[in-house]
Amino acid sequence: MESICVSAPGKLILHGEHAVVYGKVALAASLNLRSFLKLTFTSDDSIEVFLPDIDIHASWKIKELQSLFSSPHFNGDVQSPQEANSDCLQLIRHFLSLSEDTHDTKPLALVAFVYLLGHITQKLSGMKVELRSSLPTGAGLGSSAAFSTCLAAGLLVASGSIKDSRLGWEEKELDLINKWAFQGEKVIHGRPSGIDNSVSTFGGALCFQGGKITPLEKVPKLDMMLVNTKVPRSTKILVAGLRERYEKYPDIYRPVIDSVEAISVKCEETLSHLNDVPNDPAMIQTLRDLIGLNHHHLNFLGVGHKSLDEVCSICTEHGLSAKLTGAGGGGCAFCLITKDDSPRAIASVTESLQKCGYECWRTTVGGHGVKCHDPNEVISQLN
Ligand SMILES: Nc1ncnc2c1ncn2[C@@H]1O[C@H](COP(=O)(O)OP(=O)(O)O)[C@@H](O)[C@H]1O
Ligand SMILES: C[C@@](O)(CCOP(=O)(O)O)CC(=O)O
Ligand SMILES: [Mg+2]
Repeated sequence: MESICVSAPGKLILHGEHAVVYGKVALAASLNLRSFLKLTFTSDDSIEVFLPDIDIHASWKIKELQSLFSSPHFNGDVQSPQEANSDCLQLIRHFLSLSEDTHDTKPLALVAFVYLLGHITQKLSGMKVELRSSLPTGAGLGSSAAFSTCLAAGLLVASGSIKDSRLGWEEKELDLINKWAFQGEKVIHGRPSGIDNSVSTFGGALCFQGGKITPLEKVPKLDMMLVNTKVPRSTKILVAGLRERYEKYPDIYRPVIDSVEAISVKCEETLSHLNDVPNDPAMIQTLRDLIGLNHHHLNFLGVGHKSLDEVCSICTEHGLSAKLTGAGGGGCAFCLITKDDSPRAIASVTESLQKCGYECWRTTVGGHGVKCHDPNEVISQLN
């Protein structure tokens, strides 16, 4: 059977999470943790989706899907993605027998799948779609965007809208993947900024504001420790909660959101300087200060968690700086590691964090965006 394989990375937001939803500047880079999708055409009269990371296995008859997709909500041009509209999402929820008011965002992965399938695929045929990830799900590292980016790319290739290109896609094709991935993120998040799907699609390090993506050319190699508190949370709920507080007290929240943006801008300048003058101690101190300040701001915005504060205090006690990353409320923090940090301090921090039950791993940022693979190569990643 013919297969299509794609992968897409997660991301690390350095600064600007949440503020970016309000049109402010944010800085992010891709991670070396990826999601892998394998789509196999079958001769069956059904479409099967297997999402083992979230314990979902679903299958529908092609006839049932054809009847759903005959609704005018699915009309439109694959080359110009339409907004994920609420009536269409309602129809899909009904088709999947999902209740309206659920705090469990896992099933939204299926809503996103059906949404993208109905809009991207012109002619349905039997297929099995399987997605696995090395990213923790719902932990602030952009697993939802990696999922949406893989789906968008896989379905666009399957429908013949873009080519199966193991040598890399052209800018125009990446743009189309990114636009559909953004719609997938909308289904999962409600009101995403678009930063996560942009990093997952284009890779590298970028500055993002109001949909505009500017690759960061001058970034020194950043060594990070990621810390997963393993406290579950949902981006959709955290983003919606802040929106409610912001709308109630705009004059109180706006200055803090503006200050988060000032931190992103200062960080970009500092990174550029460090690229020219590596390890400049004053600039390294600025990076540390910005991390501490932003973590406090995110707490003010109500997206912190005591586990994340504990991570930051442990790092600070050892002279390191950490902040939450992504939507917060649990999930991950990152700790900046510099040349001046002694291996002993790093080992001691790691041990203290692990004693609290947190998972730690070292990483660098800025790898490849969405990619098409040889199916045999990916089969080994999936098993
Ligand atoms: N590996 C995966 N398989 C299926 N769905 C996934 C996967 N990773 C993420 N998702 C979808 O994304 C949701 C988590 O998204 P979100 O709350 O934004 O967290 P994150 O910070 O990881 O992006 C999950 O509930 C699920 O709907
Ligand atoms: C909080 C936010 O800035 C980032 C969310 O990232 P994640 O889903 O927690 O990985 C939301 C967004 O930008 O859409
Ligand atoms: Mg997400």
